[in-house]
Amino acid sequence: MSTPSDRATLRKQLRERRRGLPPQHRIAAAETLADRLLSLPFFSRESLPASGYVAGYWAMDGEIGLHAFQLRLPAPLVYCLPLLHDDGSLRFAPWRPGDPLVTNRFGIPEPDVTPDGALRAEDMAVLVMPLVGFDAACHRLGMGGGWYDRSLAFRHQRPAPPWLVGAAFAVQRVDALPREAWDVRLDAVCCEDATHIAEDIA
Ligand SMILES: Nc1nc2c(c(=O)[nH]1)N(C=O)[C@@H](CNc1ccc(C(=O)N[C@@H](CCC(=O)O)C(=O)O)cc1)CN2
Ligand SMILES: Nc1ncnc2c1ncn2[C@@H]1O[C@H](COP(=O)(O)OP(=O)(O)OP(=O)(O)O)[C@@H](O)[C@H]1O
Repeated sequence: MSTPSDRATLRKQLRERRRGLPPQHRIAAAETLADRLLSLPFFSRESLPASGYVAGYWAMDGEIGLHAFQLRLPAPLVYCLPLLHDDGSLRFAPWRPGDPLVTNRFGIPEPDVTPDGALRAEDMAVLVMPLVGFDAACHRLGMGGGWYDRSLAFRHQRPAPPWLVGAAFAVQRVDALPREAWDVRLDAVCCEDATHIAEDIA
């Protein structure tokens, strides 16, 4: 258990740290991140369907970029961006550079499609998600809206797929995150200097 203020204080500190990284570090880190993500066992031939949807995100607030990853994703895999549904869950839609975008309530660009007709988290083969903080056991601290936790709650009952992967800078790592019952643990976290795989699937 944790008090709300633990999480709020940690969020503030880690978001400042994330925004404070210099541009040259961000560019190099995003390249290395792409290599690490694509080397995960979840992207091997045995773990993935011949084709499949892969959720990414549109980086904001100093988050590590996924451009290099999107560009290098093998052709049968379809890159998707999240969109906010009024029911409080995230939906996903394929997006390629040039496709129309709209801005959501947080100022984040999302594909210009109706959320009702979009894909669900359950339809993804792999979800790569942004995070504010993580620990080596693959626990995730997000922006605090609960969007990913609500959308991924089915993973409390069911194993992968979808495989859940956090993307972060190394400075976002903490020793141990305060935890809540609804937190969905990730299968892996990749950052520029390490790949962390959850103990039970390593
Ligand atoms: N790039 C990216 N996309 C994402 C997320 C994310 O963390 N990063 N999300 C992950 O869940 C979802 C959106 N959730 C969000 C939750 C809070 C805030 C946020 O900026 N809150 C502001 C103030 C709120 C406001 O402007 O109304 C803040 O805390 O400063 C943004 C996104 C879906 N898309
Ligand atoms: N499965 C769920 N069902 C209902 N409410 C949930 C669920 N998961 C999380 N929430 C709600 O979402 C709120 C925010 O959760 P939390 O602080 O863990 O967000 P977060 O994981 O940091 O954010 P995000 O996933 O948007 O990046 C909590 O107050 C919680 O009540």
